[in-house]
Amino acid sequence: WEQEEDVLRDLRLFLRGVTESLMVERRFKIFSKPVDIEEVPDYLMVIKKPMDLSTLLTNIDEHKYTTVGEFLEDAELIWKNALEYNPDSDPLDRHIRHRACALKDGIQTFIRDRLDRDFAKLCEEIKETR
Ligand SMILES: CC(=O)c1nc(NC(=O)[C@H]2CNCCN2)sc1-c1cc(O)cc(O)c1
Repeated sequence: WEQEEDVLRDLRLFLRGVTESLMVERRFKIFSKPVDIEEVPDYLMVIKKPMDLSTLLTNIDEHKYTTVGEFLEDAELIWKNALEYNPDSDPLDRHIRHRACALKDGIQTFIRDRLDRDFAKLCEEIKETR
């Protein structure tokens, strides 16, 4: 019914808010677009499910997410992939791991501070009925 579509529209606005607040940060530039396979040719051999901030936005626009939890499953791939692909003591690996951890904390703090728990519950209930 109409009210459900209103709730899901508000969810999309909230999720775009999270994603865009991260995309504007220079230190997250490497997470803003799909990994460039020319730059890292072995990437797809290591990382099974690539993800990036622009793909999150596309998924939001395509109504892929009915709950914040579904969004977080994809958002977490961005920093988990970066930690997995950059395990070495190599200075570049460390640099990217620090940014991956900053991204993880940024997402979790934004959601903790801005997401209304009752609204999140409402989205979960809509998901159950679909
Ligand atoms: C996003 C990511 O996880 C990423 N990791 C990299 N790691 C390395 O190159 C490490 C791997 N260990 C050995 C030493 N090199 S490069 C890279 C990347 C950075 C960009 O600016 C754009 C892009 O498409 C990919």
